[in-house]
Amino acid sequence: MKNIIIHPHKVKRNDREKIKNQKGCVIWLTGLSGSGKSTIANELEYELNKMKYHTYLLDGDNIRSGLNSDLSFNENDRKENIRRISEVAKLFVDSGIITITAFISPFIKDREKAKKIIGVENFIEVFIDTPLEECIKRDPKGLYKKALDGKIKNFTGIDQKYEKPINPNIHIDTIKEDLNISINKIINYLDKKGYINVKQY
Ligand SMILES: Nc1ncnc2c1ncn2[C@@H]1O[C@H](COP(=O)(O)OS(=O)(=O)O)[C@@H](OP(=O)(O)O)[C@H]1O
Ligand SMILES: Nc1ncnc2c1ncn2[C@@H]1O[C@H](COP(=O)(O)OP(=O)(O)O)[C@@H](O)[C@H]1O
Repeated sequence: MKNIIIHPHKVKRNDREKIKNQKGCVIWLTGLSGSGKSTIANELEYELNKMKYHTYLLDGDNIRSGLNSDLSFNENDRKENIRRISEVAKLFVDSGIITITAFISPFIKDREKAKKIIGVENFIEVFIDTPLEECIKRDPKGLYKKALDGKIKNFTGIDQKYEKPINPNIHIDTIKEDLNISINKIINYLDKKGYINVKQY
């Protein structure tokens, strides 16, 4: 970057984390529309907040209606969507926040790039594994019906692909597990890896 000189800040990530009693990280939820990303992300943030951890949830509502309102759902725009979200999430990590992202993020190469931008040590990939047939059955926003009727183009799982994570840090099966089990699984992972310390509460 020509003529861009990064100014060293006196207050570092570690200083911000120390007063928050936690480590910044990104809990990256990926899965089909209707798989349960928003439901799980909301409940997870609620539980962490109750435990007095500092969190922020990035999802479609606050990103696709604001920062990324210029982007569509073709492959290139989804790539740019994920790139910008990753850069924002990286700043949240630097501020020491436990950041939860809830985006379909359907392509492996875009999620790999997200991991690279955010840093592998800060990135927790969570696969919300719900079969397409179940998502179509749930259809919480009526979007699958529209896509199957040909009224929405490039819909993930219908006429655009979803590439499953090969080796996610956490695998959540929303058919076999209820919401509480899924939340506990993620909280236990954060605790085990030292992002939070459940014992102190
Ligand atoms: N064509 C198409 N395909 C998939 N989803 C669509 C589409 N058009 C609109 N929507 C709505 O947008 C939400 C997905 O946005 P994301 O930013 O998560 O998508 S992506 O990560 O860029 O693939 C998605 O939200 P979720 O249902 O919560 O996943 C939909 O509500
Ligand atoms: N175990 C589960 N975990 C999460 N959601 C579930 C589960 N079982 C059923 N659901 C339902 O599935 C739907 C998922 O919708 P949503 O969270 O909006 O998905 P997404 O954000 O991935 O589009 C909700 O209506 C939710 O109540």
